[in-house]
Amino acid sequence: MLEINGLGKIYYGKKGGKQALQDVNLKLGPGEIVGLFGENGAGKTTLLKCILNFLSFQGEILLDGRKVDKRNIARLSFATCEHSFFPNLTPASHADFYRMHFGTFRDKRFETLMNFFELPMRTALKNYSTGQKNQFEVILALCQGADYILMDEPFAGNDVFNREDFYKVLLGILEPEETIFLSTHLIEEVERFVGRAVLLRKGRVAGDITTLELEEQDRTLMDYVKEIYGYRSDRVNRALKELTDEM
Ligand SMILES: Nc1ncnc2c1ncn2[C@@H]1O[C@H](COP(=O)(O)OP(=O)(O)OP(=O)(O)O)[C@@H](O)[C@H]1O
Repeated sequence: MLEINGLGKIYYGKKGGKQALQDVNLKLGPGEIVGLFGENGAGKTTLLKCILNFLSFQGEILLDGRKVDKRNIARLSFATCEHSFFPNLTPASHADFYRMHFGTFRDKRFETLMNFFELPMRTALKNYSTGQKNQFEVILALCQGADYILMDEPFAGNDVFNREDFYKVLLGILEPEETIFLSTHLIEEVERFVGRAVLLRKGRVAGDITTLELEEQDRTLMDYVKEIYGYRSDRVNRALKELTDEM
């Protein structure tokens, strides 16, 4: 169980502090596939980086009752659109490196996913296309052998078929105890993939619902998101009208 209690994060700069997260309370259990949604700047990346202990924060984050530190950090993995692999190394070298550092490295899964996405094993990552780099980033996070796999907009730059394949493959390969926490703006696309949606707004949890609850209420995830954010579909038309009236 990943438990987040009273999490707050302030970024300090020359112009003062920016409250990026405030009183965030969440529990993610084993085997959950959770989507993390929110507008630009809502605090999604900051939340994931706090969980990974990459950033200092207020409050408490516990993994099965223990703070995240070097003793248990291997139970968490991270796929980020900023990429965390070594660009000069090949996938084969990454596999060697991961095997050496993570006793839980999933060799078979690595080989299967590399083959499925037809990624060359002996080409330096810097020579991969952006989409291939994203695929590899996600593959590494999935193969580290972590129980909690965090993903931050991992498919930015991948084509839609490729993303669809990834969701299907993911659902097919995940073990029951593996948990996914996926930050993305692709709300409609991941609706069938996630079992629960957490919505952030201005650094706070604004919504938390399972897809089963949504089904029971006969609502789509997009309906829920629009409702939570008070989205006004007439906003664009009104703005355009104001602009054209001015002319
Ligand atoms: N290193 C930083 N220094 C100062 N402020 C930051 C820093 N990183 C993020 N912020 C601010 O913290 C807030 C949350 O940012 P964060 O990147 O977590 O949002 P996000 O939900 O991931 O956004 P996006 O969807 O645009 O990626 C924003 O207001 C952002 O400007």
